[in-house]
Amino acid sequence: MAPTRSSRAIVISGPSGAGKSTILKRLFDEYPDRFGFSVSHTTRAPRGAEQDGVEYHFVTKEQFNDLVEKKGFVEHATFGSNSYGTSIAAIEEIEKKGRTCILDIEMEGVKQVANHPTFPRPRFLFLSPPSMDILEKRLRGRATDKEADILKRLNQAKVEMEFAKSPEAPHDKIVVNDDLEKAYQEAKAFIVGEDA
Ligand SMILES: Nc1ncnc2c1ncn2[C@@H]1O[C@H](COP(=O)(O)OP(=O)(O)OP(=O)(O)O)[C@@H](O)[C@H]1O
Repeated sequence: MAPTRSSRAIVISGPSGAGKSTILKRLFDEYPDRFGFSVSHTTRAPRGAEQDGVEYHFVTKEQFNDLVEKKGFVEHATFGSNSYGTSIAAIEEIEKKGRTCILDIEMEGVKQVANHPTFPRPRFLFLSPPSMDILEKRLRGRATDKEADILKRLNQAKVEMEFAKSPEAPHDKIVVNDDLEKAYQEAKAFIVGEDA
């Protein structure tokens, strides 16, 4: 039987604090069998009870670089001495289960995915805060970050917002997360489409 819905991956991006996790949590709760997150690769060592293939695919730097060379990552980045990446194979794992893969990634990753030479273009959703003032209030209200982190996130948010307005941005849809219910319904309509 032909699949009744598109399994094309969905990329959700937007500044830290825009509400991506909040909206995705609701979506996964409403559609428990429909979506999945891919398991990323990392060169960092497992922590505590972390298991290979569950939290991450734990690989050596050589294995990681090999996959980079083969264009096996749709996006990858290095933070400090550790590299992280989303592989095409990991996305396909989700698709094999008949689920749509959701990628929650930051701006540089979005650019890489959009410019990947072989990966089929996913659909891009950008979640925007209503204003920088409100974003700042939400980041402070979340109370998970230190002051220095909040300032870093706000600075990066300006860069992300500028990018979203630029012609280079690949976004197919921008949802402004002012009223959460409204933003959720708009994001859902884009992600789930006509089957909503
Ligand atoms: N529409 C909204 N109105 C008020 N508060 C909101 C709204 N949407 C999200 N929030 C709150 O804003 C904070 C940031 O949201 P969330 O953690 O989902 O952002 P995020 O985009 O996933 O951030 P990060 O990229 O850092 O993970 C949370 O405390 C959340 O409860």
